[in-house]
Amino acid sequence: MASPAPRTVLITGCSSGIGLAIAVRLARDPQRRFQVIATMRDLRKKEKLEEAAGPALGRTLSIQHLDVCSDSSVAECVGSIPGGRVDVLVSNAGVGHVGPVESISVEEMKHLFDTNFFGAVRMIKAVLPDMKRRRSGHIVVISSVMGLQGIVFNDVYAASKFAVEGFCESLAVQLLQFDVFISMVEPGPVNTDFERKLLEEASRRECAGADAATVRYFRDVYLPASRDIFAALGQSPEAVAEAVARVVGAQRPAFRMQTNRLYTPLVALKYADPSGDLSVRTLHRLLFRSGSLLRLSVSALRCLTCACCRRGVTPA
Ligand SMILES: NC(=O)C1=CN([C@@H]2O[C@H](COP(=O)(O)OP(=O)(O)OC[C@H]3O[C@@H](n4cnc5c(N)ncnc54)[C@H](OP(=O)(O)O)[C@@H]3O)[C@@H](O)[C@H]2O)C=CC1
Ligand SMILES: CC1=C(/C=C/C(C)=C/C=C/C(C)=C/C=O)C(C)(C)CCC1
Repeated sequence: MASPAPRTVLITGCSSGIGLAIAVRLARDPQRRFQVIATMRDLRKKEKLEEAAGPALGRTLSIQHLDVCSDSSVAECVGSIPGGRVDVLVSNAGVGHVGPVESISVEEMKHLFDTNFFGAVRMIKAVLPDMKRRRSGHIVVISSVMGLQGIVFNDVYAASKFAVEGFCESLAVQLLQFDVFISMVEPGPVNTDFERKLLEEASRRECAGADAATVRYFRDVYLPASRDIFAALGQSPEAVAEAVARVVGAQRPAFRMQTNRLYTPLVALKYADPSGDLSVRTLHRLLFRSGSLLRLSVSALRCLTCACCRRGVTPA
């Protein structure tokens, strides 16, 4: 039987990290199932993607400009696609933010929401009418474990991902009526430029407006522990891209999918205790009661999913 025509995949934020890895993974798909439109807001950064794409460049991968914060940029990019037909949207573009809320202006918070939440909304609004008309389509949003459970000093970033989760959770029910799927991919820590940008910004920020104790907790307790977590639990962008390829290739794509098995036990705490106290107290103890406990629990988390103790331990 002739293989079906490749599906058009539009991806945002492909200049680095997870977006770049997804674009390459789908464009170099062994079963050649996808025609990838990899977009970025600054085409001067396209070299990294061009190199990683290799022979797929110009064949199953093209690179276009798209800034998810600009309505005209979104309209121009989607409008330039033949027939405006996007079979799969991967809304990946996003920025992080860490620090005491007292030292982050509301303006900065709005800018983060404009990218992380409204950026995804602009993309979904741009592709949804045609998907509904064709009664076919798949919207994949790169959310985060922080769209499920907040993490100290990531208050606004988590809020922007919670907003994405609430938006998609509401939309999913209606879209079933149109045979349009929506999937949220929720990575835990991933080793990309994301963390470096966070740490650079954190070291630049003098935390003006925050009291001395809060700044100490942020700089001397949280930042070192966060580095430990990235080092111990960080996934590769390629591993996330593989998970995205699986969800895009599924007949009946899951609505949610966490990608970092080492991190899922931490999110599970929230579902274990509806009062929320278990999560808050456990995260607090992990961070403030003793760093060694964190390192210990991180190695325990690693152990949960490694072969050495597979016997009888089946993590969530
Ligand atoms: N790294 C992690 O630990 C995790 C990341 N995530 C999410 O994964 C996604 C990708 O992040 P990651 O690859 O790690 O980080 P990177 O910083 O490597 O990539 C972020 C990408 O988003 C792009 N971007 C930012 N703003 C815009 C905009 N206005 N329009 C278009 N593109 C934009 C960046 O472009 P530019 O190069 O121009 O800045 C870059 O290509 C984000 O949504 C993030 O929230 C989720 C869970 C974990
Ligand atoms: C788990 C955990 C911590 C840090 C978690 C981090 C840093 C998660 C980062 C997730 C990311 C980067 C998601 C991006 O979308 C602490 C607070 C250090 C100690 C308590 C346990």
